[in-house]
Amino acid sequence: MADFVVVANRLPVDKRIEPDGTVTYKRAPGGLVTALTPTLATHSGAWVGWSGAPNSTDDPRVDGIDLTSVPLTEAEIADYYEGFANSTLWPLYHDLLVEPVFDHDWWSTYVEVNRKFAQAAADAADRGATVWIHDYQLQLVPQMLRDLRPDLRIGFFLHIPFPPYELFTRLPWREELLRGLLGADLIGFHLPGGAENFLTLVRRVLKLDASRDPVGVRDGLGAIRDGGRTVRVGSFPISIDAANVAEQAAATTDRAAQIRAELGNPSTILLGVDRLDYTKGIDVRLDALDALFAAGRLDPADTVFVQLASPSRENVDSYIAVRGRIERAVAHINGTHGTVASPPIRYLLRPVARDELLAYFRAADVMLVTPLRDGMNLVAKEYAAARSDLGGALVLSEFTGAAAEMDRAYLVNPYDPRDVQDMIVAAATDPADRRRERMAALHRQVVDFDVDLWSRSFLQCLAGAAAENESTR
Ligand SMILES: Nc1nc2c(ncn2[C@@H]2O[C@H](COP(=O)(O)OP(=O)(O)O)[C@@H](O)[C@H]2O)c(=O)[nH]1
Ligand SMILES: O=P(O)(O)OC[C@H]1O[C@H](O[C@H]2O[C@H](CO)[C@@H](O)[C@H](O)[C@H]2O)[C@H](O)[C@@H](O)[C@@H]1O
Repeated sequence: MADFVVVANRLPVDKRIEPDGTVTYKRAPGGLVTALTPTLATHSGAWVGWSGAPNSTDDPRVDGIDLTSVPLTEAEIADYYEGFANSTLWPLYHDLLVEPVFDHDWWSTYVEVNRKFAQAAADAADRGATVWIHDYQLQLVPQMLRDLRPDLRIGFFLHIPFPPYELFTRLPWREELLRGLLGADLIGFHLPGGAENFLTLVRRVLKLDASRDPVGVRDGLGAIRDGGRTVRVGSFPISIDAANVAEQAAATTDRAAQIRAELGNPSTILLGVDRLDYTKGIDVRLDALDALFAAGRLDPADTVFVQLASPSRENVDSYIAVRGRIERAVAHINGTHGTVASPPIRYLLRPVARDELLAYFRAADVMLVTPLRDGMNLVAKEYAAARSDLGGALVLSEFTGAAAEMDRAYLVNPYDPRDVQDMIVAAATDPADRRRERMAALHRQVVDFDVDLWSRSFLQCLAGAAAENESTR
């Protein structure tokens, strides 16, 4: 039994089957696992999640963490993960960038799968344990778990944007989702705006008494009175292990120089690193580059844009469609502005190793992060952390959570093509001292506000909120 339990859609491990049939598990790189490993290691920690494959029941112990698999059938993966989570909630919470699908069968499966996660968490948690539930896939788990185990301290964190009343209320199951979340003692969002949207919804849809004061960052929590309990609501912008990224990136100098050489030592290397998702605005930056090459503002013979794209949610129609759009744009730009020997766009459709990614960060003169909407965007923070040499420049969409903290980036409105083009040119051509001064501020920001602060501040507020509820039980 564990006294600290993380519940997330995915388990933080990669499973490998060696040629001789031996099975090994390695901790998967990722923000959440990095953030929580110290807490999991100092407690008797457990992690409840899905392996990413159908019907997996492996429960390995990796780096001192007990992993509990929630097995999902192929039908559940289709209806819960690809369906309700990623074809209903994901587009609804990301500004309706594609039309969300409202399907009652998907909803039933979402309820059943959330119940499985809640039961697995209830089985893993010791008496009075702290349970931290993550993200939009599991919004019903807090209340389901409270019904099963009223003794637990329950926190919930949403990693994606939380929409305003006008969008959220399209959901036929709006009351059920709000009620599900209210099972937590503390509900965390990246930005104060998400927390305030939630308070408004609870007030207007559920007619509960919810505070109206602005929510602060890691401070000034909102409050909802629900029966005898108070549910606290706050803003906790996630971050990265910046010191570690800086140290590992500094060790890639040789490989970074080699990458520049492999690309033909152009004057300007631009870089994009994303899951292949329509929210990430990969087409926004491709359209801007096409226009800049056409207008002669960037020289396609002396500029290379590298787009590293990781395949994501590949069975979902809107992901199949965005891949087609991006690949057509890459072919169009190379066909129109490149030569056979030196195409200006280099596009890779698979993840690269962590060290290689850090070397690309160090090689890139300009990092392009242009989402149409993004909860946070850790890539922007990793790039700033990797540039302890104060080289490079970050073009960052105002529609990311990261933009709220990284205001010394070259901020762009991704809906304004001219703004994106102008900012790319500015980031590539501003005097070196101005670029350096901006990067110094960004680097300091990510080092000062790291992922440890994120998890510590959330868990401290959770302990306070839960203690308050325990004292009135
Ligand atoms: N090793 C590796 N990590 C990647 C690659 N592409 C993206 N990532 C990581 O995946 C994470 C993406 O997080 P974020 O930008 O917040 O966007 P998200 O995909 O919506 O969670 C970051 O930690 C990236 O470094 C890749 O090709 N290789
Ligand atoms: O598990 P997948 O379906 O493969 O998707 C990967 C993760 O994508 C989302 O990431 C979000 O969380 C990041 C960290 O807080 C944040 O920086 C980013 O803006 C979000 O998009 C998703 O929320 C996770 O649950 C997924 O595991």
